[in-house]
Amino acid sequence: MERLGERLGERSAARLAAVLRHLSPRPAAAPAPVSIPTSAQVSVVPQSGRFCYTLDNDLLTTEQRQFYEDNGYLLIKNLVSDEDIERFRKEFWRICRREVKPPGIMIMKDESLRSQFGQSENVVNKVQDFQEDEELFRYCTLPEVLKYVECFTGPNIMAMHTMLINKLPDSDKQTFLHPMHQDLHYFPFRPASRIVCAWTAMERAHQDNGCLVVQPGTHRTALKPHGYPECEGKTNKLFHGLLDEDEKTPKVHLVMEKGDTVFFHPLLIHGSGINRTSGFRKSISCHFASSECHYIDVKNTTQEHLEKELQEMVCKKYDATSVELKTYGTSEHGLCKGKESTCRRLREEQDGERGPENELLLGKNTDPAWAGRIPFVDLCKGNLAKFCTAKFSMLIHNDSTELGQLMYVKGNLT
Ligand SMILES: CC(C)CC(=O)SCCNC(=O)CCNC(=O)[C@H](O)C(C)(C)COP(=O)(O)OP(=O)(O)OC[C@H]1O[C@@H](n2cnc3c(N)ncnc32)[C@H](O)[C@@H]1OP(=O)(O)O
Ligand SMILES: O=C(O)CCC(=O)C(=O)O
Repeated sequence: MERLGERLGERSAARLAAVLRHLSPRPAAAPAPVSIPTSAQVSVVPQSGRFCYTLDNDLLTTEQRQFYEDNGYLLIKNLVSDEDIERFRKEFWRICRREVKPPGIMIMKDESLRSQFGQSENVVNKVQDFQEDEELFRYCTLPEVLKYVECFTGPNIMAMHTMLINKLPDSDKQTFLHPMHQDLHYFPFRPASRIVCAWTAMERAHQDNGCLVVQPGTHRTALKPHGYPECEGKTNKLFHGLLDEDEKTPKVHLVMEKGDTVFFHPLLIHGSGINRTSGFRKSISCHFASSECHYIDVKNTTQEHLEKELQEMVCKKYDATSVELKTYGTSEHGLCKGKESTCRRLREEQDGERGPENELLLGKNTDPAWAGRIPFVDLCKGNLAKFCTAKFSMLIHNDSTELGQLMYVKGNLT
């Protein structure tokens, strides 16, 4: 196991070095930069040609491509059907009522209402990581969504992070505020331009109920330092915002009707305000990435403190001194589901057996049930992936394995 880990580790390090060499416009011998290292810098590389952020495709018009290039987002009206949205809504209710408990799902209550007993649409503000919920995950496989995603990621598409946000009527505590941020802060993989979020309004979203607010063009900037914003109310855990807001770039409120879908770049600065109405404001979204993306080490970058915060939380929660797979393996917490199977898989491999995912990785799994799937190993140490993003990756299209392989080899599989 150790040898395999080493071999894969070397391969991944070599590949990462090659990718970084390829991405970096600076010759290797040049002096190191003195600014705060930001992992996104490697991906914010000037590219030649007219379009850097969209790929050649026969779906987007030249105007639509140019709009995304200039602004970092593209709104498509009426993309997801009412019928699908109502099915997602019903599934959200079922999850709130605990009629279904999909493995790995994270149910988040608003901070100001956390002490309230029970779980309902009135207190749950987010359901995250719904990859094991067949009904909600249908969103990530809707052909009408994927055909747009492909224009940004290319044909090999992974669903990296899923959310159903239920913005509650504000309780005067302002905790439903989503501070201005760049999603790349949460993602330990690159390049940024092969990542895109699809965000669909589940009811009309407007300024009064806390629609998305974007700062057009900011996707052309680097990843900025994030942290907890200073505000009067309590903030939701892990809801980081820009430490220095960009005051110069105008903010645009994205008013959207039910079913409208916005695709946006992970460096686009965006957020959402509080919901001043008495109704809920729901949205369903997925961050997709090209399976050719690669993982990065966030050490010494602006993302490192998020990783530390996550690690500290886990260590505290599970009374552990270090974050290891086996720590989570025994937990009942949904968050840890992936880790348990990883543990098992690694143990199997140690014992000389191979789990189906390892077989798949080695190209030896011929079971048709696994056809088109990518091996997924949840990482144990040293990156954000385990909580935010890499808990799940599924190949939706074709069969490239770049991200999967790197996911497999990255991290300390001790
Ligand atoms: C691209 C994308 C990521 C963009 C965005 O969505 S930006 C926002 C990203 N952040 C998130 O999505 C956070 C998602 N939420 C979560 O992961 C979870 O709800 C957690 C915050 C980790 C809490 O998990 P949970 O299982 O409830 O854990 P515990 O009940 O043991 O609590 C652990 C410590 O966290 C605290 N906590 C839990 N929920 C909240 C909250 N809503 N606001 C503020 N603090 C909270 C809780 O009090 C506890 O604190 P301590 O007792 O350790 O001091
Ligand atoms: O839906 C919202 O209110 C905010 C969503 C958001 O900021 C995100 O998906 O990164």
